[in-house]
Amino acid sequence: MHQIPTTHRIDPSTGSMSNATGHYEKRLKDLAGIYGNAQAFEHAASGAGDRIVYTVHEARPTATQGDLIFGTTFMEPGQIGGEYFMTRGHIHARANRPETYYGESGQGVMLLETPEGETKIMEISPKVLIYVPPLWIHRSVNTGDTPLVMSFCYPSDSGQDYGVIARSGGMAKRIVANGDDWSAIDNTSYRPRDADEIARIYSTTD
Ligand SMILES: O=P(O)(O)OC[C@H]1O[C@H](O)[C@H](O)[C@@H](O)[C@@H]1O
Ligand SMILES: [Fe+2]
Repeated sequence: MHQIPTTHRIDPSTGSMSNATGHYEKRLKDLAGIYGNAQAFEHAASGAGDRIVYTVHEARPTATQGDLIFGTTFMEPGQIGGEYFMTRGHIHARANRPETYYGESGQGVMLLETPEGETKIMEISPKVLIYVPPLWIHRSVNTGDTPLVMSFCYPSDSGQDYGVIARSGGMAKRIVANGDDWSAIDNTSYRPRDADEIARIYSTTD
């Protein structure tokens, strides 16, 4: 009847987590369409499409509503046409489910966007915890020159909707290299969500 409590040791440098129940890798060739410079992406992917960009280790104790999914993301440093390596990004399929991220090693930013198109950009580094409230689209970006490792936790019934970013032509901002620092620029392909799309997102909440 009761589940058994578990302990998980996280290695801040590799993102490995003991007693994980699964892991997956995203390779350059899996990430077509997320970068502004399609030609730079094709060039990089044709040479090194199998290169792993990020690895997720996770534990999913049960799928029961009210349970949690937690784990780590390890993301390599790199750029495509001046734009930093990043996750695909998503809103939760049940869009009012929140998430936390905790910096383990490296430097990065969380790029956050509401359905209506407001942007927030939060820096993450070791010992910094970021709370992603319900209804925010989220993507992590490695702005450093070392791996970015973060641990995360979110409700087990959240799910991920990746199409929300594709349908708007990406997120409103892109995180690009600017000398030794990062900066946010407008994504010229971005199309703000219309009222139907916004209503669809809100209709997933309960
Ligand atoms: O799912 P992506 O947008 O590719 O991001 C990869 C992963 O990043 C974080 O670790 C999140 O907590 C995961 O839920 C997410 O799946
Ligand atoms: Fe998420």
